[in-house]
Amino acid sequence: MVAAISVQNVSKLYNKVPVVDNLSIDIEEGEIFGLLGPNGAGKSTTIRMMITLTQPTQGKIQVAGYDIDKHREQVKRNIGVVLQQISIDGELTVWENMEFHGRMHHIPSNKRQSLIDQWLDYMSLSDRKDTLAKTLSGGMKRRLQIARALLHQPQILVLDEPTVGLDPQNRRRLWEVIRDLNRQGMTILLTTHYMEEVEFLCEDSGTRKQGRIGIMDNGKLIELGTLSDFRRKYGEGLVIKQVEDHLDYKFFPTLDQANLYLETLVDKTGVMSRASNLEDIFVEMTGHRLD
Ligand SMILES: Nc1ncnc2c1ncn2[C@@H]1O[C@H](COP(=O)(O)OP(=O)(O)OP(=O)(O)O)[C@@H](O)[C@H]1O
Repeated sequence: MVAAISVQNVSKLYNKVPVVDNLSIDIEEGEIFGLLGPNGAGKSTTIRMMITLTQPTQGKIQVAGYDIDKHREQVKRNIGVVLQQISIDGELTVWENMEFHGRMHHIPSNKRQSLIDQWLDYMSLSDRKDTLAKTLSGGMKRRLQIARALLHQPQILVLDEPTVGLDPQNRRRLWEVIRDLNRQGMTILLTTHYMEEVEFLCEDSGTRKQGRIGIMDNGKLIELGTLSDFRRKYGEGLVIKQVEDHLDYKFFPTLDQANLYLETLVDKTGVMSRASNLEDIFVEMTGHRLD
């Protein structure tokens, strides 16, 4: 099966410094994939290379089987993109923003009108058709960006930090949209520095496969797998001990084993056990917190 996105030994150097360093990832068709890492890890640069906005210094990237160097148009046709910066035209109405994108992609008029209606409805923006985009709330602007990215019916949706700057309610709403699109079969790649975002989006929802998480730090992919894989590898149980001004983390294969260990301690002051989460595992992998 052709990978939806295939990144093979890709590096990007700025001023001779690698900001993406020999990265290889295959994102499968229909998969939801979260690229997690701190600011400056190289996530946006990776996305920018995939969507042909910047060229890799070395390595090979294919999107829907098309090489990003040789087949830029096919790559653009197969991929919908929501960049971190709000990129809609504030002086145009919601409808005009959609119309402009549809024309850029040469979607015939009849089909264009019905697709605009369909996606504005899906994103709950139908009643805002004639509103100037600059007057929309942050959450609405983001939904418009997504509606626009989906208009040319791409197979793959790429979102760079989709919920930055959104309040918890709007963030949750976008997560539901992203999960629903994935349930309908769309391949989703998103970057984020929010642990809870990948935990929510890449969890096993019952109706679709658990998504994978790639952890990036200093331009390198340092871990790749599902949250269950990580918890199995690093430990599902944790004992945390306050030592002077910092916390000591000790991982155990299961929570039961962590609890048993806690029981054996004579002095339990400042010690607790609990199930490990992605944040604990991230700190264990990288030696530092995400924020
Ligand atoms: N055009 C550029 N010229 C020089 N350096 C750049 C350029 N673009 C990015 N960088 C540097 O590359 C590194 C990775 O940046 P990148 O934006 O890819 O990280 P990120 O993980 O997406 O973080 P953020 O979420 O903050 O964007 C940073 O140190 C950044 O300063």
